[in-house]
Amino acid sequence: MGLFDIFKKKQAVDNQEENVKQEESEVAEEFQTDDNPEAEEAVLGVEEAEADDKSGASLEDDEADSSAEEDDESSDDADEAGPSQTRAIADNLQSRDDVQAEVNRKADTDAVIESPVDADEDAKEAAEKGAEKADSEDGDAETDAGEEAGDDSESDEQAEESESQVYEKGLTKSRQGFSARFNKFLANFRSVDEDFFEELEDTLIGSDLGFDLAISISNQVREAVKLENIKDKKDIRDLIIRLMVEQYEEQGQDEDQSMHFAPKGEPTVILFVGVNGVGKTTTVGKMAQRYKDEGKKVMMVAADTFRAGAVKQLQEWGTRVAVPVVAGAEKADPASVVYEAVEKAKAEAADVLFVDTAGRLQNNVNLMQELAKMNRVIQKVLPEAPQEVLLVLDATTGQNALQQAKLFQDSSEVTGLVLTKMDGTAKGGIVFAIRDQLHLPVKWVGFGEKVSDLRTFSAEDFVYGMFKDLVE
Ligand SMILES: Nc1nc2c(ncn2[C@@H]2O[C@H](COP(=O)(O)OP(=O)(O)OP(=O)(O)O)[C@@H](O)[C@H]2O)c(=O)[nH]1
Repeated sequence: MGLFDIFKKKQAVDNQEENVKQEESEVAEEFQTDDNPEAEEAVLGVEEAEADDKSGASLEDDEADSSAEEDDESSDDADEAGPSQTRAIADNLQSRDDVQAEVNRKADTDAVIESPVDADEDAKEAAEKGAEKADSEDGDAETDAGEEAGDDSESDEQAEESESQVYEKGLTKSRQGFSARFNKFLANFRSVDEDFFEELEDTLIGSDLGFDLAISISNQVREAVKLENIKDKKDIRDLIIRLMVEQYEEQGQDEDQSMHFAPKGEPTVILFVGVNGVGKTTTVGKMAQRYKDEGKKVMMVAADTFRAGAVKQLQEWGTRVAVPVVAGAEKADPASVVYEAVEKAKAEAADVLFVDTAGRLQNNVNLMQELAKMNRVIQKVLPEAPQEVLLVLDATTGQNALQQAKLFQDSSEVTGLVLTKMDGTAKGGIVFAIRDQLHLPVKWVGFGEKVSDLRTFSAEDFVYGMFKDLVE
């Protein structure tokens, strides 16, 4: 199933759930409102009658000494409450039954949404995905494919739901930003002419998709509109979103989003690179907690010996997540501190070592030299390391992030991206531009400052979080 089909399916489920919720609250409201005062009065009447009856019964113990008789009496009393009241009670009970029936009907509707056919399809798809993943990683001894694939397939419906919710919440700003631009563009729509395509390109560029991708989408829309003879505004809107999602999916076919690990018994080294303030240290701290929670023995090293506060900041994270931090003297050679940390990680049989590097915006040559030196010293101890070089990008910087990525891509073996501060940006479109221009997998996303705000990247949840309000 394609990404856009998954999108539509998610949307259908969401819409149904929304409808069910609304109907439920309407029914509940109806039930609570005073539209059957006779019934309420009757209930009150019966309650009073029962209370009277009970006190009467205690006075006349001799006459009413069996509970069966008491029951008879109270039902007689209910009859004495008058035929209209009895009818009202029956009505009231009937309306209670109606509510229950309504709730049951909705439960059935929910079950239909996750029909056995769909469930089968999903299971098949998950199995296929797992197989594909295993195939693509076959022969790569350093890849802990089972573990990562297991992470995905393990998630039950509840976990999946909450993951989607995290994305929906985290992408609120981006979704609103994109929707506002896109709806403005559609509001101006009169006919499919050259002005239309110009405005479409402007809208997509303004949403941070980048020039090349905007032109490419616009050209595809031009062809599809002609081919499918689309004129209606809604159809055009759906077409544009569909093409964006399809293009995004197609471009990501060869991207390997999984994290790679060293063979058992050897530490995995994960290097974090990126300019100042993008969120490297924060990401290291969050990820350390995550892997620790998975049962791994984690270690961190502060390789930023230039900025006075940097070491302290990582040490604070170390205390917070209870993970040891290796730190050198101020202004020490970062490579020597990293060497020391790798040796320690090996000696102490750590599973993962996170390397928090300095975030200076340097010229290409310096950067290349420093990272190359760091790699050399790591490989002296662990020839296969580092298993990952994660470039951290601040999503709020939009196209600037893309420029930084190009610089780092030229000067180091970046294996994947971490996009931080997605919660604070209206520029979520950068995810499309990154794939279009860099072909580097986004492996993680940050939706806030809390440890739990770091998530593995899910294209499905991302696409849905971005466009859910735009397609019917
Ligand atoms: N809202 C939000 N803030 C984040 C996120 N990730 C990091 N931050 C914040 O961004 C700021 C900078 O984060 P750092 O981790 O210090 O960045 P750094 O790349 O290590 O910076 P240098 O040490 O200067 O290189 C901090 O205030 C973090 O709390 C995120 O996903 N969302």
